[in-house]
Parts: sequence; C-alpha cells; structure tokens
Amino acid sequence: MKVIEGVIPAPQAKIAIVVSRFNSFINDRLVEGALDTLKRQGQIADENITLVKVPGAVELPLAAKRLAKSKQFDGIVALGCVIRGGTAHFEYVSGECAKGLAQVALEAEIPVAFGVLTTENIEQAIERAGTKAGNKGVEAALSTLEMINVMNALGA
Ligand SMILES: Nc1c(NC[C@H](O)[C@H](O)[C@H](O)CO)[nH]c(=O)[nH]c1=O
Ligand SMILES: CC(=O)[C@@H](O)COP(=O)(O)O
Repeated sequence: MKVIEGVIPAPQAKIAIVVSRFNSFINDRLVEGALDTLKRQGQIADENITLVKVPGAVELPLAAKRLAKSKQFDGIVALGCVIRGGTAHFEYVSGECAKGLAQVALEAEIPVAFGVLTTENIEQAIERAGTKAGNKGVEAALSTLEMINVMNALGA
C-alpha cells in the first residue's frame, strides 16, 4: 500500500498570513500562534512570511485570492474572528468568508487554512485564541504546513 501524508517542517515554503482587523484583540493572538508555529515547527524564516491585514472577515477571500494568483506563496493562513450578535449578520459574514476561502483554495490549488473563529460570544473566542481551548492560529498554520507537503508529494 502506498500512503501519502505530509510532514510539518516546510523550510523552503513561502507563506502569506491574511488577517482581519475586526476583533483584532482576538486576531492578534491568532497571528502570534500562527507565526510561532510557522517558525518553530515549520522552520520557516521570517523573511519568507508575509502578513496582510484587511478590514473584516468578509474581505479575507479577496485578499487571499490576489495572494494566491501572485504565485509567490505556497500556502495561505487566513485568520479572523466572527462573533454572533443579535441579527443574522453573523451567518452572512461567516458564511461568505468560509465559502470564499474554500473557493480560493480550489481555484488556485494551494492550501488556504480556515483559521477564522465563528463563536457565539466573546468568551468562546478568548478560549480559542490561546487560552483553554487552544489557539486556532496554531491549528491553521499546522494544517497549511502539512498540506504544502501533501501537495508537493502529490505533484502537479
Ligand atoms: N461582524 C464582523 C465583521 N464584520 C465586518 C465585515 O467583515 C466586513 O468588513 C464589512 O461588512 C464590510 O465589507 N467582520 C469580522 O471579521 N468579524 C465580525 O464579527
Ligand atoms: C458578525 C456579527 O454578528 C456582529 O458583529 C453583528 O452584530 P449584530 O447582529 O448585533 O448587528
């Protein structure tokens, strides 16, 4: 049986992190987690990481698409935080963001990690930004690294 799976280190990879400013108190923790993972586990040098900031989660897919189209990056880590309010806004913002990022990955054929929190309240967001439920930025960075290696193993 032939098994293809990715390892985590990807020292030659060039990575873009795209992050929204909305709920930046949370998102800054996700960026910290992602950067630490890319550098220490991915063994990626600082100069091979580009950080792009956009207004909100809705804007993440467009920026990710432009980054993917540039062909300068092997993977993209999308980070943000959507917190439910009193209206249906949450569904639109989180839905468009998730759908758009998935579309970018499939069209450009590069890994685009979904590191966007979609939470019921601020407490859930804090728990997933480096406190009791881990750090989704770390998870997103790990999945990007692994998928870069899987894609390389799969070839063109
Ligand atoms: N409510 C949240 C937003 N809303 C802003 C949108 O993402 C977008 O910037 C605006 O509608 C203009 O297009 N963004 C988040 O990232 N998180 C939220 O909870
Ligand atoms: C994304 C959201 O749900 C939030 O920021 C908007 O809150 P609201 O639905 O109360 O306008």
